This record gives sequence, structure tokens and C-alpha cells, in this order.
Amino acid sequence: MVWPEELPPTPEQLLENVVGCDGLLTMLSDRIDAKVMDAAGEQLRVVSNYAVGFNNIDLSAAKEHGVRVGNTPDVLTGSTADLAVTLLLAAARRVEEGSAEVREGRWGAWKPAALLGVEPEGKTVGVVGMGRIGKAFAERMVRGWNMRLLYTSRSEQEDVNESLGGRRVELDQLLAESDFISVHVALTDDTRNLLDAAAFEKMKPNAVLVNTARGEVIDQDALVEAISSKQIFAAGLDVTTPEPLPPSHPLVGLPGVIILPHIGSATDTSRCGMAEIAVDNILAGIEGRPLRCEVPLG
Ligand SMILES: NC(=O)C1=CN([C@@H]2O[C@H](COP(=O)(O)OP(=O)(O)OC[C@H]3O[C@@H](n4cnc5c(N)ncnc54)[C@H](OP(=O)(O)O)[C@@H]3O)[C@@H](O)[C@H]2O)C=CC1
Ligand SMILES: O=CC(=O)O
Repeated sequence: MVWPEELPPTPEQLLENVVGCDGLLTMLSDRIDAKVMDAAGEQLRVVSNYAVGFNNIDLSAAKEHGVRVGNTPDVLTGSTADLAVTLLLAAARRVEEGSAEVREGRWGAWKPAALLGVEPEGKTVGVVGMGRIGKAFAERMVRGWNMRLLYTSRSEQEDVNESLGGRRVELDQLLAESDFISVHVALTDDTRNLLDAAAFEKMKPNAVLVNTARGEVIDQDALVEAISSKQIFAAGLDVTTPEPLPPSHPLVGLPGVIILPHIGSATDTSRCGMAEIAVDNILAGIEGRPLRCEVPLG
């Protein structure tokens, strides 16, 4: 079956509708855990996520149930890196505040000190998580704006060091020295709330923070405080927790914060590429062939 509604199924609806399925083609909003796999039944062979991130799927449960997991890497790397650059520039140049002034008729006159922003040229960019998207973002910032590059990664990235002059450092050093920080780590138990109140204290007052990874990597209460108290300059977010973020949330409309509705991969090219891989993955899983993009279950 194809879920017919505009909104994703609730957990209860998911449990009811997976019964008897051989494969599931899922989205980030679908939490696929042991309960769902039990409800589906023993014939369930594959969960094909229409996303590169797979934090919505319980990989240990998949292993226990003999269910393979697919995702959609690479085809969305460039589009998501582009969106991180877009958010960085939009936050740095206060695009949201300026646009609101025009829309709401509050634009008085050109003033020398109105809506002053910060510039990336020649400054330091810190990339938290040097995976595929982290690298594509770093390339854009180093080549486009001649930036000094710091990054965190569990392993040294020799190609990044050589081609982009990057330096792998501890998170604390990255936070203290970066003018622009972009988050690209996968969401795991190790990275949840990685950027908390203590992390914001280490950042520069002119720092611009971008997150296109997952909302849960940032402690949002701490972010509200850091922006409100001018501990950092601005933030650009494509991801939040929860999604959608209710309009009453303190981050919404907070000057210095721009929020997008999780559109990192939202281009024709990326979404079609993701669809092709996700369909290949589910068919291969059902037919017992190797998946085009398989998530290792450890
Ligand atoms: N906003 C959007 O629409 C989109 C968001 N995303 C998000 O971006 C993320 C990155 O995608 P992509 O670059 O393709 O993925 P990659 O797998 O290439 O990169 C993931 C990064 O996360 C790091 N990481 C993984 N596990 C841990 C851990 N336990 N502790 C610390 N670091 C860890 C990896 O570090 P290491 O190098 O040390 O292994 C790597 O740098 C996705 O997981 C997804 O959440 C992706 C696409 C679109
Ligand atoms: O957030 C999107 C993804 O593909 O992961």
C-alpha cells in the first residue's frame, strides 16, 4: 500500500498498516523500531529510508529481526551543502530580519548602521562532522571565501587536510576559534545535544551557527539563551526538534535566527535521485539481492 494521507502516519497507524509487508519505504518521520518490525511480521525483509540519515530506524532491532536497511547517500550531498551555505549567508547578513522589515512596512530609510552583518571572507569556518556533506560544505567555503578550515571527525581526513588545508581539532578548539560553525554529524547517542550551554559559552560573540544535520544535535533551549543574550551572533537552522516546530516556540521569530522547514535535499535532482535509490533498495531487499546503498548494521 501507499500511505494516502498528506500527514505521515501516527505510530498507531504505522503499527496497523505494516502488518504483512515484505518491505517498508519510509521517511524521517516514521519511527521504525522493534514494535513496528514485530507488527510487520517475519516476512519483513527490508526498510528503505527515503533519506541519507537513518536515526529514525533502530538498527539493533533491524539486525535482530534480520531486516536490511537502505538509505540514499551522495545524490543529496551538493544540494544540502548548498543549503548550509545559503543559511550561513542569510544568517550572517540578517536576511530574515531585513525581509520582515520590508514585508511589514517597517523599512524607514537607508541608514549606515542598519542591519549590519558579518562577512565570511578570510575568516575561520568550523565543520562539525567531516562526512560527505561536511566536505562538500567545506569545499564551498574554502574555495569560495578563502576561509581557514577547522573540523572535528573521529578520524583524520587526509584528503581534506591536503586539498582544503583543513585541520582536525577537538570540538572545544573549533568552538573557540571559529567565526562560522556548521553541523554535519549524524544523530546518534554520542552526538545528541553535542552543542549545549557549555558549548555556546565557548563560542565567539560574532559566531554564526548553521545546522542542516538534525535538530537534536543542538540543545535548543541553550540556543535560545545564546542568541537572546548575544552570546553568539546568529543561527541558521534547516532542522529542529520537533519538526514542524510550533510557531509559538521561542526560536520562531527570534531576531538573529532563520529557520527553514527541513529542505536540505529539496531540489528536483536530489529528490529524484533519492527516489530511484529508495525504490532500488526496497526491490532488491524484497528479492534478496544486494541493496544499492545499504546501512551496515554492525
Ligand atoms: N537537512 C537535510 O535535509 C539533510 C540532512 N542530512 C543530515 O546530514 C547528516 C550527514 O549526512 P552525510 O554527510 O551524507 O553523512 P556521512 O555519513 O557522510 O557523515 C556523517 C558524519 O557524522 C559523523 N558521525 C557518525 N556517527 C558519529 C558518532 N557516533 N559520533 C561522532 N560523529 C559521528 C561521521 O563522523 P566520522 O567521519 O568520524 O565517522 C561523519 O562525519 C545525515 O546523517 C543527516 O542527518 C542529510 C541530508 C539532508
Ligand atoms: O534529512 C534528510 C536526510 O536525507 O537525511
